[in-house]
Amino acid sequence: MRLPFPILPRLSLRARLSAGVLAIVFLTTMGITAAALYFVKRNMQAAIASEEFERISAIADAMDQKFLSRRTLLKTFGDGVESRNLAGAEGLQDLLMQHESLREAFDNVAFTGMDGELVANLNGTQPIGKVNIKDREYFQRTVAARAGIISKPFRNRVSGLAQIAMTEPVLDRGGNVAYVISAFVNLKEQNFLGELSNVKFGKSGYMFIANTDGIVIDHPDKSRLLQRADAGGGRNAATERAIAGFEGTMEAVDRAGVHGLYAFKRIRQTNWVLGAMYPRDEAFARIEQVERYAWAGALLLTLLAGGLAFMTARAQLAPLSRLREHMQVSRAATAYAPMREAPPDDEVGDLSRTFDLLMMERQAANEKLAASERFLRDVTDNLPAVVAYFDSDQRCLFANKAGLGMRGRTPADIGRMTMRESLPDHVYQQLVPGIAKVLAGTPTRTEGTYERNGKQGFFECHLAPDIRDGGVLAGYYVMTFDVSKRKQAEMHSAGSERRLRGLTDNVPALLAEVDLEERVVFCNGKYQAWLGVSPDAMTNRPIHEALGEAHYEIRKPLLARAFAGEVVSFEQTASLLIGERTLQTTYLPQRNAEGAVTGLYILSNDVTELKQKQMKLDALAREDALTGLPNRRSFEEHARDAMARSRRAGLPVCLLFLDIDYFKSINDSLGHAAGDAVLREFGRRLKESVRETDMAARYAGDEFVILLEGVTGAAEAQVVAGKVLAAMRPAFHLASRTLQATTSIGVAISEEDEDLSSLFVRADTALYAAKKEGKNRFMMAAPRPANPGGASWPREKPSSA
Ligand SMILES: Nc1nc2c(ncn2[C@@H]2O[C@H](COP(=O)(O)OP(=O)(O)OP(=O)(O)O)[C@@H](O)[C@H]2O)c(=O)[nH]1
Repeated sequence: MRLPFPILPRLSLRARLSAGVLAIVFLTTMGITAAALYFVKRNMQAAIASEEFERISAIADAMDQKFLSRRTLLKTFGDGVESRNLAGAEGLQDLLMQHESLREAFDNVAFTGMDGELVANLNGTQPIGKVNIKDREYFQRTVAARAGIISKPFRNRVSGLAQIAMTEPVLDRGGNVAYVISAFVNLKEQNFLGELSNVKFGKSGYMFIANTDGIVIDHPDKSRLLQRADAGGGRNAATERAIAGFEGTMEAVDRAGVHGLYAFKRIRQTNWVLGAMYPRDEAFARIEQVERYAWAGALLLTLLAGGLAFMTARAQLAPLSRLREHMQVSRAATAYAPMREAPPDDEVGDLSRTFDLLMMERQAANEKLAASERFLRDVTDNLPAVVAYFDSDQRCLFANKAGLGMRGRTPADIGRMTMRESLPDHVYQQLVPGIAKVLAGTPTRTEGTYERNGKQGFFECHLAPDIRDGGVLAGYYVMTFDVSKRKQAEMHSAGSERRLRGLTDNVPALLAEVDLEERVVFCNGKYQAWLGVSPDAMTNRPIHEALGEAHYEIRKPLLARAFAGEVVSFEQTASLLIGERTLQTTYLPQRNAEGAVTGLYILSNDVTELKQKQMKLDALAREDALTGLPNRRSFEEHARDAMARSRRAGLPVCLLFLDIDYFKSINDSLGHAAGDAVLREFGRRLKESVRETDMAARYAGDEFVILLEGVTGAAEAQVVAGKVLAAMRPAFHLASRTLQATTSIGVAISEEDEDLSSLFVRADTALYAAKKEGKNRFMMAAPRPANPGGASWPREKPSSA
């Protein structure tokens, strides 16, 4: 428990326990004393108040008795006057003088007639005829009630003294009031109210009387007599309550500011309020004394208890102190020895035994730790790396041989040297950012350089935070490798790659290497130029990621074949950054020494120009150079396809075989160039004579062919043949002259299952027939003979010429 006073933790346990017990005793004693005093004070105050009330009640009763006895005396006297039946005032004076007892009881007794005039006076006749009390309230009330009363206090008109009057009417025989006897009592008369001043409440307490009109009848302060109780602005709550009817005791403050215990009791005969004021200090002086004694006693008790607690704590904690000393000795000792003295059979003994057990366990753990540290050291000393551990204050708690050797340190420096002191300064500076990070809890890896014997080397340093329970960083582990060889190899490899890239970037082809995971190991700069993907972005990424899923999906089966060991080549036309290009791509499996495929080389050549040249050559190979018409090869390919199509459609094809008449003589007479010109014009007219879908071609020399596809019958073929003959009729205008040229045509319509060769034979035969018939005509070929034989196609050049 943490005590609220900062000084207490610095005190010994003994002192703290004593202080604790002392505090508890102090608080308990004070609490009990305070509670006890509270009840004692309340009871004593109640007893004092009760005593005050009883005293004042007794005084009130005594005064009641005084009033009663005087009233009885006056009544008896009055009754005596009535029984004498005195007719005149003379006898009254004598009667008064005869009653000595009246003088003892009252200050004066007087008879007044109904006119209020004084007729007899106990204190002498001198005032007779001089005093009239008709206006006095007590006179009027007595006459009206025809009964005796006690008056309100008033000042005597003669003596000026404060008085009250007690009256008794004297009735005549008719029952009417004849005289009023007034017996006066001086309020300060010694044996009446005056004796109140002898009654004391404490040293300065006093008594007072007021009537229900609030007029002060008696008070030690004479100036207040017959004044109102609240005259002069002074108010007293207790008196006001008593005037209103309260009887009992209460505390209040008088007009002088004195706190007092007030007691009130009514005097029954007059209904006056008899009050006593007992200054509080005096009334409760005894209580305060009791209180002082009680507190002093409590304090003494606390001190005694504290001293006792200290002695007890000291005695009880002595074994604990011995245990503490034993613990301190044991801590410094290399091997633990249990306490010589047998521990007591209590909690301290339990503590001592537990400490023994803990120390034994610690010793065992230390031995185990030392063994594992030896093992760790053996292992790490043989590692080609620096292995170390630093605590959060950067103090080295472990370092292997390589670590210590960096600055010629020894195992004795462990626990003392810091990270900075364990490293060459230039190495430490490179690790500063990493250390800041690891101290913030983030593992880091730093590469850097070092210098040894004037040579530069490379290191790779891993810093790992040691974060314990609750996320507290206890320190960090350091593992540093010399990576000079790897770095040099990497630099060499980077140089090779640079050279390779320099070469391959200038090859007009895409060059790449992928591993078995289809990851791009290398690619040249043409990927950037042609596809817009940089080698950096492609390297180390799978093909599908580097070039996109769509690109990959098409090549997936081809790649699979290449990875299976096949050299795969394919062509593809694609829209590249350099335009629409045809690429010929080859997947060349890469093999290791055992012949297993370890990856692929990918080579994509731009064969667009080559392709275009090939296509041109191809077109040229199919075209007759002189007329621009398809040549024989092209025609035969087309005719075969057309026949196959027609066969599927169930329709025939028609072959027109043409030969220019007398062409040899044109050549011979006009020259070969003229012959060529005729051939060109002939070819042009021939092309114009047929539909787009029909094919006209130069077959050989002056021989031409037309293939009509999907003909309905011979009539349609004849119309075409006629059109051709008609087309040749206009003269042929040559450079030097104009001439006429005609042609002969053999027309053959294919029959079911007939091949091209057979169709040619029949058309050729028909042509031959047309020539024979006189030329410039066409002849329909004869149907296929039932047993074809003999003639075949291509024929030997017929000797038709
Ligand atoms: N100018 C020119 N002549 C050619 C060409 N090719 C072939 N010839 C000649 O064409 C002639 C063909 O003659 P033929 O068809 O045998 O004889 P012809 O005079 O036409 O006889 P008929 O066909 O019976 O009317 C030969 O003299 C060939 O040398 C060519 O490309 N240019």
